[in-house]
Amino acid sequence: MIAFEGVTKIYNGTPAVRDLDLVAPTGKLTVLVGPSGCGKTTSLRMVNRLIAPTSGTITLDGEPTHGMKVAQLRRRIGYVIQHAGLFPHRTVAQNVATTARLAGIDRGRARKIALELLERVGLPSALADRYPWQLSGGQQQRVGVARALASDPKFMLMDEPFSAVDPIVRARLQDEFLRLQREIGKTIIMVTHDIDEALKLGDQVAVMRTGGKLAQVASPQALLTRPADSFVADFVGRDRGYRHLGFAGIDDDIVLSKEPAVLLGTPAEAAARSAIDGWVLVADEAGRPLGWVRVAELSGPVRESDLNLSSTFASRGGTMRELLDAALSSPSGRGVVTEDDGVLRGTIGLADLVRTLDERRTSASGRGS
Ligand SMILES: Nc1ncnc2c1ncn2[C@@H]1O[C@H](COP(=O)(O)OP(=O)(O)OP(=O)(O)O)[C@@H](O)[C@H]1O
Repeated sequence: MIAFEGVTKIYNGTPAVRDLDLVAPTGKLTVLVGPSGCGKTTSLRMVNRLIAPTSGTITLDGEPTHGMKVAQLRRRIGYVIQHAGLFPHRTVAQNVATTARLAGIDRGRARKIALELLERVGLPSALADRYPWQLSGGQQQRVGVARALASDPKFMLMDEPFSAVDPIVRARLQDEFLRLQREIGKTIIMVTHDIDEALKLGDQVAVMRTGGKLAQVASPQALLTRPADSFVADFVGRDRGYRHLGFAGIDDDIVLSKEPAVLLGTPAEAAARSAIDGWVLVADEAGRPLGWVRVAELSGPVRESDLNLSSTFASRGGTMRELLDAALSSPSGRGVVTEDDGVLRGTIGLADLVRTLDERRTSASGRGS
């Protein structure tokens, strides 16, 4: 656990961080988010003492950092920064091995660790002996993460680690990092100015306001459904009512109807007999849905070109947001749910789904939150 207790940093009489009380729990990812200049980076850098607090205490697992030797402290904390900050004259493998070497590991073993970690963050071993400038921005960021992990630190600080790459690469890096964190369970504080990134990655999200004050610390879902004040509500964004569904799983209280599905090649009359309200679902031989067909438009057996491909399908392990999207995008108005292997499980009509959401909303507000 990393804990800030009454931490303040003042620059030339102006507070950058004011009286910060915050606990980043063990094994969890805490995200610091807020507008530019609100003190996120300053807060982060006070943890590894790149910046000295004006007052207050920061502890690692209960031990105050101000009593530790700086070199020792930094060895215990992995540090990832924007643009990766790699050493330009060292190869990728050497960059990663550096932190292992600093932790006292011999050269051969450090290289082995580096190669293992590169694979773990999704980099082909062929890149190990290249120089950073020979890599794309996304690859450099992965090297930055691998380097921070090479000394197997318990704690990690990450300052805008994914912001220097385009949105598609960023989304992929975020997904990969989430998967990795599920395996390694480090105690992480990450800084970002991007609320969507914060809500996607954070186990808990700390929203800071200009002037270095903490506005709210909560789970992503709680931030979306119960913002503490209008600053947080504005910062979290407009479509929060919809977005919080992205954190709710498709639970067993979602009652699915059996949906008859037909194969490609089914004669029009047989397809019509299976149709509900004029629409029939078409699936492949394995039972995986392909798309909807309006039977009134069939001129013969169901062909691939008859399929309406506009719908998304939600998988059972997915979120309510995916399910709502499946229902909204379905030409039949029935949202398709598959098993995790893609085989059809059933459907739910948009009206029934909205009723369930409404019941959930009523019972949640009934709990007085
Ligand atoms: N070395 C410094 N000397 C004086 N003022 C500083 C110094 N470093 C930061 N500040 C000020 O402290 C405040 C907080 O800065 P900080 O970099 O922590 O913000 P941030 O939330 O990380 O911003 P951004 O999202 O833009 O990176 C800002 O007003 C900044 O101008």
